Amino acid sequence: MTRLLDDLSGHYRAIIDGLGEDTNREGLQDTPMRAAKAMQFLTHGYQQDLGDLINNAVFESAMDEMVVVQDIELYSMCEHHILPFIGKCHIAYLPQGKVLGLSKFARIVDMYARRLQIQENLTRQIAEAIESVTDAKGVAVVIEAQHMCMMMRGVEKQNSRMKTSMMLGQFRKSQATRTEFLNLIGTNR
Ligand SMILES: Nc1nc2c(ncn2[C@@H]2O[C@H](COP(=O)(O)OP(=O)(O)OP(=O)(O)O)[C@@H](O)[C@H]2O)c(=O)[nH]1
Ligand SMILES: [Zn+2]
Repeated sequence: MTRLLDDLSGHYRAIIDGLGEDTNREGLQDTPMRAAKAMQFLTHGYQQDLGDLINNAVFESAMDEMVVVQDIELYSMCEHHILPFIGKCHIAYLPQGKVLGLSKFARIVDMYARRLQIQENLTRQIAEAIESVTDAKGVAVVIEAQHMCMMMRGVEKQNSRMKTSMMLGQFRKSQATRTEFLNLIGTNR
């Protein structure tokens, strides 16, 4: 870990130097290591393991109706520009005998968001992880996000949002199930 931080810090020093800045001026002296720590935090999902994260928080339950967890904040980094994309994640599943601890949905979102990502793959990975730990009859994930690479540079569009969805099992098979979910989260406008 320390080795990784030292390496990253050296790379940031080279970047700052490459920008024509003076890496020794007071305000920038500690910046390479700060930036390295920040980047390490923003990508800490690579160090996480799904099993450890769930920590056996899967509980027996006779509940077999739709469970929805809405508006989970999401911060990720786009793999094309290494700039943030920020938004919300909505998750639903249809349990069959097992329910997942509530906080674990947010932990799963973070585990995959805290990596270099594209929104489509992130959406799929979250859905597949929830399916694998719950054996649910169906899982649905919707992400709405704004990409800094579209806002701060490039096309510089401030109001566009990308919406992605991944429907597994019953959500994919049944239009009614999908519609119920989209109505519940209010994106079926
Ligand atoms: N589908 C998808 N595209 C993304 C995501 N994040 C960034 N991109 C896009 O990745 C593409 C990279 O295109 P390139 O032409 O190689 O890069 P670029 O010259 O920087 O592109 P511009 O952003 O158009 O200036 C751009 O269209 C980005 O908008 C994402 O999560 N999903
Ligand atoms: Zn980008």
